[in-house]
Amino acid sequence: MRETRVSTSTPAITSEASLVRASSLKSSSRARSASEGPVTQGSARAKNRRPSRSTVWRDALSLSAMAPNTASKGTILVVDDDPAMCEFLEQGLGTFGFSVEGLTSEAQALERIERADLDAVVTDLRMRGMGGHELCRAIVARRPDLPVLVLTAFGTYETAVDAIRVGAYDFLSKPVQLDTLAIALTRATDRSVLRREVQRLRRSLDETQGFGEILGESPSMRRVYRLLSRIAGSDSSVLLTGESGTGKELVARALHTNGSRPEGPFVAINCAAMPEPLLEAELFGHEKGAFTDAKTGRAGLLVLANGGTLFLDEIGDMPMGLQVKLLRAVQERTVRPVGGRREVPFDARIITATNRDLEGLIELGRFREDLYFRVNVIQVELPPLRARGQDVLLLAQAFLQKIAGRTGTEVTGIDPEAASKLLAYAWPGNVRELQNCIERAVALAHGELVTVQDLPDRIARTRPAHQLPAMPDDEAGIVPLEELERGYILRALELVGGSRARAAKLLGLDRTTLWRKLERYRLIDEKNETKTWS
Ligand SMILES: Nc1ncnc2c1ncn2[C@@H]1O[C@H](COP(=O)(O)OP(=O)(O)OP(=O)(O)O)[C@@H](O)[C@H]1O
Repeated sequence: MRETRVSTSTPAITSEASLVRASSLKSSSRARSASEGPVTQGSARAKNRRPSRSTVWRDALSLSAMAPNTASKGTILVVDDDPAMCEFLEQGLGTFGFSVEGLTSEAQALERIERADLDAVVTDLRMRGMGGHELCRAIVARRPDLPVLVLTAFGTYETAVDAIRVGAYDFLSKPVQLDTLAIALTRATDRSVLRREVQRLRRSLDETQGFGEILGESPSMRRVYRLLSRIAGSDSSVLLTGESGTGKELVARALHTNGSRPEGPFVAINCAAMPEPLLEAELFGHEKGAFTDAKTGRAGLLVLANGGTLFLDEIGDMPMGLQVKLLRAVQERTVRPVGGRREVPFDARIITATNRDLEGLIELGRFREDLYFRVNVIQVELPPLRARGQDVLLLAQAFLQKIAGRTGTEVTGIDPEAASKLLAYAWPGNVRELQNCIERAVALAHGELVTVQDLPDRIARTRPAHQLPAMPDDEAGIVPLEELERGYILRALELVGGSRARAAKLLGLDRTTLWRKLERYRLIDEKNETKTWS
């Protein structure tokens, strides 16, 4: 049998003020009907005073002058058919740092406990409805995680045993001191507050610390994880953008496995990798005899992805003719196989990816705007590796461990000089390039650590990226605005891998203006290519 705790040692700290407040509280709510439902804090201002059945012990409850008023220690539901008592406990326990909600009916209490945000219940034993015992039994049956403290003016051994028997966490006999009740509640709520905090932290970790097998902790990747967590469960089409090697396919797979159709197939195709007729047959399928080699009919990938995800990589390279057909298929959710007349329904989530500037391609008439809007319901932009700060080293170390484990070499890490080169390099090939670089370095390394000698020349030669001048402290530090602008434009170009369209967007300029500035600052060479840092 569980230990029965009756009002314990804390001495009553009864101040005159608290008694005045207690009696004014009870008189205010006396004027309200007992069936009024939630009693809200701060409504106790009525002047009429009439004694209630709980006057005797309520007056013994005192507001401790020492009550800590800290952040919420938990949310408590108080159930008492005397509204004055509810209000008194709301205010009194509030000063101990609890958020308290009072209800005067057991039925309302049973509804309220269905919501997850409660940490404990305090209930009176004798009430007009089902009574505290039955309420306690019902709460324990529905929410076994929720501790129930029973208060009663009839504090005999038998009533205490009965309360514990129906699952009460604790039993306090009236008159009870507020301090004692607060201590009992702190004990009761500690576990559930802790559990909820763990759940909250776990949720925020899921949102910020990673998604599937994607590694990275930089703010730019955390933003990506937050977005991915929000969209994974929906079936909306997603367009993944970002430079080559930034992890678009990895993200597509993670969206699939964390989405609503993880059991279904994940079907990927690179739209840039094959000639138009072949791509058409792959995507839409073909009937027997549709072309010379078509000895049998074959279902297309859109249909093969049924119940799962179709990942169309390099969508920006899809020929215009196929774009029309794809648009129709995505709109109608049916495909017509090559050489066939019948429409075959399909049901797959469409994820597309590109490292090209689709809006620029639309302007050039090489990508259909209507298809763009169809596939770009949600856009996820993957940042280039050079914009992910220390993620470079985190990824490098993860790749190193994986490769060393696979090849059985003794390499365990990267020395500081090599690490600083990895951080300074601009990684135009992004994570894929880093992966290759580490694989090579592990193969070449002599000792336990990768050194600069194990890095490719282009990386070993890298000097730390140019820094813009800090805010000057005196006149001498002021530089001409044009110099600043030139440096800033170059830095933007460096961060987006030389893409003028993306740099213009970042700088809030239209492309023509950026072009003019590049010319003015002589940042265009003879081949009309943007110069990088010299
Ligand atoms: N954040 C990451 N964490 C771990 N591995 C990553 C990450 N990003 C990319 N990779 C790895 O880098 C390689 C390249 O990634 P992926 O093929 O997904 O890039 P991509 O953007 O689709 O490239 P492309 O545009 O050239 O098709 C893969 O081996 C992938 O597993």
